[in-house]
Amino acid sequence: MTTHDVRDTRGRPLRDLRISLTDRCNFRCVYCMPRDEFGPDHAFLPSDRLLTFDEIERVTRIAMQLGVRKVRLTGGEPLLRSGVESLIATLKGLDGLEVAMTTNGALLAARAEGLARAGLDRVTVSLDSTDPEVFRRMSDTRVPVGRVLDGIDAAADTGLGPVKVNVVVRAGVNESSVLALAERFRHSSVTVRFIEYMDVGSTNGWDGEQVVRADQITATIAAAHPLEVLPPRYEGEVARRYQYVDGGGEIGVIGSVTTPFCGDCTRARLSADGQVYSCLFATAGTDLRTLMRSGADDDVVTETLRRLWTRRDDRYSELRSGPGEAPAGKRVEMSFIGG
Ligand SMILES: Nc1nc2c(ncn2[C@@H]2O[C@H](COP(=O)(O)OP(=O)(O)OP(=O)(O)O)[C@@H](O)[C@H]2O)c(=O)[nH]1
Ligand SMILES: C[S@@+](CC[C@H](N)C(=O)[O-])C[C@H]1O[C@@H](n2cnc3c(N)ncnc32)[C@H](O)[C@@H]1O
Ligand code: SF4
Ligand code: SF4
Repeated sequence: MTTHDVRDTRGRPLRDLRISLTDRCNFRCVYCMPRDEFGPDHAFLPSDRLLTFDEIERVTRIAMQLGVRKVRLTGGEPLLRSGVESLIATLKGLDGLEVAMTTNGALLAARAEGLARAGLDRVTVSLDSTDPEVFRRMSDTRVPVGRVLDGIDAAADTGLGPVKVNVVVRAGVNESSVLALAERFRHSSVTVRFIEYMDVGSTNGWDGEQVVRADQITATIAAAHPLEVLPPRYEGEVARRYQYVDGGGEIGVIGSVTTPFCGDCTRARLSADGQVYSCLFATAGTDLRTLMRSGADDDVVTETLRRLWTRRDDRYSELRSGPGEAPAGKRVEMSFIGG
């Protein structure tokens, strides 16, 4: 496939496409889909507005011509979208594409083998505590934490790795779980990554007081198990990597609030209904679904995506952390845009 790399106004190439397969989820994490906003009356996308697998494959193929090398299937909860294994197999047919997934892990133990057989390269599982009560409070689900832990084990056993575990840390809710999580996965093949709680979307009632800073997180872990910094594995890596001095493995810390990484951001997001967003904090997307369903050929879709990227100037997290004002407007929810 011939690629014609595009660069945005800040010289950043397009390398990653995060694809939301559904806006639905079987959890109601308080920082992402609070139940009072995402209750029984919430209007989720009707199925005819979801991109079909053929349409997802088409957008991915076109995005690859502009530089994309990796897709991450996400949501909402990607394992709720039926037949995801067949989509993975199709995407893995695209030359040289890496296919990863982020999941809450509730359905993973039963699906890991099929996902690996379909060709999924890697999986990241979100898990905010190993303490059953704290886990329930963060995720607002009846799924027991043991089922997520079984999912992580199954993924590691099936070779869907290196498996990563993502932990959103919220002051006063699960910060006391940080050390236990780190210790649960020390001396294993699983890398835990702690994420600063972000002001994404507009329903989670974010306030800066709820952020536990990346340096506080590493200090907590290093006090029990000394750490040393590791170099980034690739340009634009969102996590700062550390290894245990005693050889216990590695952890990551994602300081999206205190140490923004917009300068190297190569990510575009495709929502389940086919809108492309050039930033996690975007207020509007570009509608590829309507374009494709109106009969546009590949050249038109390619040009639309190219124009979106070449005009891109996003750096929300940098602006929020700097002296100026971050862009205003009603931001798209993370469960919709694809986390
Ligand atoms: N502000 C901001 N946060 C991001 C962005 N991408 C990821 N994050 C945050 O980082 C977390 C981890 O993202 P992942 O997709 O697991 O990380 P990744 O580093 O892209 O994945 P790898 O392919 O494993 O390196 C997300 O859940 C977000 O909270 C981004 O573009 N902007
Ligand atoms: C939106 S979820 C979608 C995939 C899947 N449902 C899961 O939880 O892994 C993707 C990631 O976004 C993270 N996330 C959601 N809201 C966040 C917030 N406000 N700040 C930081 N990370 C957040 C979650 O912890 C999760 O790791
Ligand atoms: S973080 Fe993932 S599991 Fe939790 S509510 Fe959001 S989409 Fe669902
Ligand atoms: S805030 Fe926007 S530009 Fe900055 S890293 Fe996140 S997605 Fe990229």
